This record gives sequence, structure tokens and C-alpha cells, in this order.
Amino acid sequence: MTDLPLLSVRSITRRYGRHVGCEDVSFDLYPGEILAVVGESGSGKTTLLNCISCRMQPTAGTVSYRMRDGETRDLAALTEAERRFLMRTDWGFVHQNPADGLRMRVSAGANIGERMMAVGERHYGRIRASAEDWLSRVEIPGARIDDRPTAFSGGMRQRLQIARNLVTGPRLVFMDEPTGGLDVSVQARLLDLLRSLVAEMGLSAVVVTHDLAVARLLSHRMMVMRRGRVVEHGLTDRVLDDPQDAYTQLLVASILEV
Ligand SMILES: Nc1ncnc2c1ncn2[C@@H]1O[C@H](COP(=O)(O)OP(=O)(O)OP(=O)(O)O)[C@@H](O)[C@H]1O
Repeated sequence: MTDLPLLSVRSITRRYGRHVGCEDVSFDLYPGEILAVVGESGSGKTTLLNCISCRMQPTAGTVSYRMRDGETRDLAALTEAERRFLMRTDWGFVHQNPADGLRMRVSAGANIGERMMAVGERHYGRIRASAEDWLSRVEIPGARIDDRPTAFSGGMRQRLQIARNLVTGPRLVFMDEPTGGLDVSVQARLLDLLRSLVAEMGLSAVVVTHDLAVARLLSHRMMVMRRGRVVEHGLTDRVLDDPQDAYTQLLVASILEV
């Protein structure tokens, strides 16, 4: 563990014309830490996630990242090649819809192998062995390695997307509603799996979710957004058990009433 943040976000603002996507958001993410970003639909979670993961340019603010060599860099100052390399190797991005993060026309094994090739692996035997290993880690039978994701259930597709993201040993994973769209029992299994993989690999993650149960299970810290702004930020257990902000209190109460 080190005392230096992996990711530092300062005053990130994104506007869409006159509309505010997110406004003046700042936080640090430390190695091995999972941050949940929660809030109702339209509160700015996805906009923020896209801005901090180089998928969208913020209107204002900075994001810096501590590279593997220990140097902290301003992401806006990276060259396109550096940014692409980071996204392919050191980072993962798990989409809510697995089809957005997978290549649906190639096999499960190729979906995993492709990411390994992107970081320079060329040995077919090693690629195949890693793909098999990762399929079993995400509880997909090895016999399905040559099947395309189109032949998989929603839960299997999401597990394959996770394997594709984790095979390169990233240090930071961004997740946008990783269990959204799955039925409740499938969600619970996926969450368990994610939790153990993240802990085992010592990953840092930013997880966007509207589901407080997901935040409770996965995250150490939690940030609550409303209308593009952060209204509360703190340790997940503290925020959920003793919310300070009126909106967070409402959010927590509405879950407890269900
Ligand atoms: N491309 C866009 N053009 C204009 N406004 C946008 C665009 N994308 C998002 N917004 C607006 O920015 C605000 C934040 O949207 P965002 O998608 O980030 O919220 P969210 O919390 O992720 O919502 P959801 O949970 O429904 O995905 C909303 O008011 C939304 O209408």
C-alpha cells in the first residue's frame, strides 16, 4: 500500500450545451479502493465515469493518474497512443450491456485472447491456457471456449466481459451498472464473484450504480450525486447507516421501505 492516490479527480465539470452533466466533482481514489458513485437516473454518474476514464472530454477540471512507473500524469496531457495503451492494459471498463464490451462475432476464448494480444502476447498455447483459466475463474465451463457470446445467457456474457477486462491484470476498473439488466439471483452471484476477484487482485475500481445494495457489497467509499453534484461522500457503511444529507436520507429510507 502507498499513501499516494492512484486517481485524482479535481473539479470535473461537463456541460451539454446549457445542460449540466456533472459539476465540480473532486475525489481521490487510492490503490485497492472501491468507490461507488450512486444517485438517481440523470444525476450525472455516467457522465462523471466517462470523463474520468478518458471516454469523454470534461468541460473543466483535471484528472491525474499514477502510472506504473510511479509518475503521476495529467490524463489530458497524454498522447493518444499513451491513452490507448492505458485503456488497453492498466484499465478495464465493464459496461452495463455486455454487448458494448464484447465482440459478439468472435468466440469467448478470442474475446479474452484479444486483450492479451493487445499487450503483446503472441504465443497461442499461452493465450489459450489463460483464456481457459479465466473462463473457469468467472465460472464459465471450459467446453464453451469456442462458442460466441451470442450463445451465452446475460449473466454469462457479463462474466465473460469481466474476464476480458481482468486478463491483462489492470490496476483500475471502471464499471457502469455492472449488474444492471440481470435478474436478482444472477445479480447476487455476479456481485459475489466481482467482490472476490477485486479483493484477490487488489484492484481499484469506480463503480456506478443506482443500487445501494451493490454499493454496500462492493465499495469501501461512496459518493452520492444529485443533479450533477456530489451531495455526500464518505465510508460506505457510514453513509448508509448514518446519512447526513437530506437527499441521501431519502434514498436510504426508500430502499429500507421496499
Ligand atoms: N448527450 C447528452 N446530451 C445532452 N444532455 C445529456 C447527454 N448525456 C447526458 N445528458 C444529461 O446530463 C445529465 C446526467 O446524465 P447521466 O447519463 O450522466 O446520468 P446518470 O446518473 O448516469 O443517469 P442514468 O442512471 O439514467 O444512466 C442528465 O440531465 C442528462 O439528461
